[in-house]
Amino acid sequence: MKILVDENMPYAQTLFSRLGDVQAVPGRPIPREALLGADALMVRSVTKVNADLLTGTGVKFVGTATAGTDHVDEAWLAAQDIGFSAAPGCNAIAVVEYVFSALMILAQRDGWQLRDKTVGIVGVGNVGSRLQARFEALGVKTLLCDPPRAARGDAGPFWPLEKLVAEADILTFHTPLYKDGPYRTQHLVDAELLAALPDNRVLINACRGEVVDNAALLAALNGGKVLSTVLDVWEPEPDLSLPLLRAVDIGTAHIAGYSLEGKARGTTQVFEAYSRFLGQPHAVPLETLLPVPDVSEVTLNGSLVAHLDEGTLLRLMHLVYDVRRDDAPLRRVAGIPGEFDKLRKFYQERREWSSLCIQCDDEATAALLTRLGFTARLR
Ligand SMILES: NC(=O)c1ccc[n+]([C@@H]2O[C@H](COP(=O)([O-])OP(=O)(O)OC[C@H]3O[C@@H](n4cnc5c(N)ncnc54)[C@H](O)[C@@H]3O)[C@@H](O)[C@H]2O)c1
Ligand SMILES: O=C(O)[C@H](O)[C@H](O)COP(=O)(O)O
Repeated sequence: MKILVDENMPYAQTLFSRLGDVQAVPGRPIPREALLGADALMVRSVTKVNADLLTGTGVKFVGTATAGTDHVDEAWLAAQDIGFSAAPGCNAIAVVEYVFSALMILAQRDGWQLRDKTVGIVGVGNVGSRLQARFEALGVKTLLCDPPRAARGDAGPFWPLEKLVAEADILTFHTPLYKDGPYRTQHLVDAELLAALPDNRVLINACRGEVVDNAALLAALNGGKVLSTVLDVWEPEPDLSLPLLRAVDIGTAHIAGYSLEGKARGTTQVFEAYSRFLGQPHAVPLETLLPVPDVSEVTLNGSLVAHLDEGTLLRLMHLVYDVRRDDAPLRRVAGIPGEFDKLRKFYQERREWSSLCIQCDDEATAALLTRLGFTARLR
C-alpha cells in the first residue's frame, strides 16, 4: 500500500507507516508521477484535489489535515467512490490564540483595553465559538453572525452582518470559503461593507483570503479609511499584493492555525479516519506525539482578576506565542518567488497556551486562566 503525504505534515511518516509505505511529496503542486500507484493521498490546503489531479490514478482515499475544504472537490470524490476526511477543528485553538495576540498588540499600541470593546465574530464554528468562549471569560462583549447556524435554530443570539458592521469595534472572520449558494462568503467584505464600516475599527481575516475583496480593502485603506487590519490570508496566495501587505497593521503567511498541536491534531485526525476506512481503527493520543515545550512553567504572583490586568495577560500569552514573530519575516521576503511557501514549510515551532503551566496563588485567577486555555495550578 502506497500512501502519499504532504511533506509539511508533522508526524505523518510515523503514523501512516503503521498502515503502508509512506512517500512525502511537495503539495504545491503534487508531482503527477508520485500519484501513479498511490492508494491514498494526504494533503494540506495548498493542493487542489479534483478530477484534474486524480483521474487515472488508483487513489481510493483522500485526507486533508485542515479545517477548510474549499481546495477539495468533495462532490467529485463522492461520485468516484473515493473516501474523504478533513480535520474539523484541528487548529481552531491556534487561530484563536493568533487573534488574541494580534488584538492585544493593537490594544497596547493604540492605548485601549479589550474589555471595553465589542467583538463581532462572523462564522461561529470551531474557531468562532472558542473565540467567543475566551472573550466571555474576559468579560468582553461579543456579537455573533452565523446565518447557517441561525437557520438551524442553534442557540445564539445570531445577528445580521450589518449589525456587526454598525456596532462591533472589532470584526473577525471565521467562515468557510463558499463561492456560491445561499451563504456565499466570497467577498463578504466588499467595497460596500468597507464603506459602511465606521473609522477606528479593527478588521481581522484568518479564514480564507477571498472572503475579503483584497483590491477593495487596499482601495479603502489608500483612500484614507482608518481601519486597523490583520490579515493572515490573502487573495491570492502565495502571490499576495505587496501594497496591501504594506498597508495592513499585521500580515502573516497563512499560519494562524500553525501551532504544533494544531498540525499534530490535523495529522492524527486524518490518520484515524483513514485507519477506520481500512477497517483497522487506530487512536492516537496527542500527548504521545508532542515534545516538551521550551517554556513549560511560570509563577504568577497576585491576582489577575481583582482588576483584570490586560498587560500581565499579554505577557503570559506572548510567553507562548506573539504574532509579530510571523509578521516581520513575511514583510522581509514577500514578493520573492517561493518565499511565502518557505515561511510555512520551515515554520518555527509554536505551541498553544495550554502548554504553559501557570502556578497561581489565587483560586479565581487559576479559574480564569483555565477558562482562557492555559494550564493553571494553585500553589
Ligand atoms: N488561517 C488559518 O490557518 C486557518 C485555520 C483554520 C481554519 N481556517 C479557515 O477558517 C474557516 C473556519 O474554521 P472553523 O474551523 O471554525 O470552521 P467551521 O466549519 O467549524 O465553522 C465555520 C462556521 O462558519 C459559518 N458560516 C458559513 N457560512 C457563513 C456565512 N455566510 N456567514 C457567517 N457564517 C457562516 C458556519 O455555519 C460555521 O458555523 C475554515 O473553513 C478555514 O477555511 C483558517
Ligand atoms: O483550513 C485550515 O485548516 C488552514 O487554513 C490550514 O491550516 C492552512 O495550512 P495549510 O494546510 O495550507 O498548510
